[in-house]
Amino acid sequence: MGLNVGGLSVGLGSCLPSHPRLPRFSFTKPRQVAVAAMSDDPISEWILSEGNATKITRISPVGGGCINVARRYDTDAGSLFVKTNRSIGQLMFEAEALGLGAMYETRTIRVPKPFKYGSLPTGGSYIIMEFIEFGARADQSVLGRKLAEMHKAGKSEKGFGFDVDNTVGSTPQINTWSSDWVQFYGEHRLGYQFKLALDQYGDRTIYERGQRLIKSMGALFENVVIEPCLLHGDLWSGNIFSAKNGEPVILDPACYYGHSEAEFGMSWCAGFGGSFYNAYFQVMPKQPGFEKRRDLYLLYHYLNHYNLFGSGYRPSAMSIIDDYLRTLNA
Ligand SMILES: Nc1ncnc2c1ncn2[C@@H]1O[C@H](COP(=O)(O)OP(=O)(O)OP(=O)(O)O)[C@@H](O)[C@H]1O
Repeated sequence: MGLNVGGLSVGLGSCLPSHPRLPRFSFTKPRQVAVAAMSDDPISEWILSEGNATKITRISPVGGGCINVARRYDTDAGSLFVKTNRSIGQLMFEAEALGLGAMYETRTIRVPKPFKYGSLPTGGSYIIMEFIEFGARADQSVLGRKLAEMHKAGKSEKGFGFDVDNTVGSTPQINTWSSDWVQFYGEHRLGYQFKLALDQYGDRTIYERGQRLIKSMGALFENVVIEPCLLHGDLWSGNIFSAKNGEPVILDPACYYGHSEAEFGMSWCAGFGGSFYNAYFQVMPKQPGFEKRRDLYLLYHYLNHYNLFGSGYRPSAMSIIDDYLRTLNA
């Protein structure tokens, strides 16, 4: 059927053996390797073998996403959630599976367990994961506590980064490992977005002021020890659900190991309230200088929105940069 890598199956047609960035985090040791010709329908084939079902009783569309086609597969062994994309190779779903898998393994906040990803024979790719029935909105304080528990449990021995690059929205997110957070955030987060704005809009002003900010932002991190911790990476209300029993569920991640505070970079689209932050900080105490770094982490996502959706987001990004340049005398 394919590779079973630490419980996560990788579909045939995957370029894993020669993959230059073979994931090394939790799914490092192939436990079983079998070889077969690529099936016409690798999704059903997996469900009816490794998925332990003997029949698929219903396939129904699931709405809500923009990038991929989502379906629910009901089987005699339970329900599965399947996303396909006819035009994108399997690397996107590989990154999603590894991110979900890393969060799942912390056994803290609920995320769907990823089962398999791979290529489709007609082009494109798919991912199969646990289907979760959603219910009413999650309690904010439980969300805050569970998220903090994930940050606390999700440690990295390799520093800041992730085993694969991924995407935030559809923008590439580079996750090359680094031992220095300020360097990582400056180069792979802010610097990447400044360069994108220069390349696609010719925005030399934001690029040049951005370079000045990157050079001077180290002062915002004085007297804090930054530990790499597992981040969802794109935590906004569209990726936060709750299961039928009320427990919060987070989906559609852009995971990497980074500074915990960077998780709040999408807070302007997340509706986190006081009870969320109080519960979060009881588990992950607020670090000195949190408030003065808050906008720095919003900036990455404002820049990403500017690059993805256009100039409406530029003023928010620009005013954060200018404020920092003023306060940092840069
Ligand atoms: N594991 C799951 N079980 C049940 N329903 C799910 C699951 N994952 C996602 N969904 C539902 O399917 C919808 C689409 O999923 P998702 O947001 O991952 O799609 P996408 O197209 O990859 O992402 P995007 O929102 O970035 O376009 C979600 O809004 C949610 O309602």
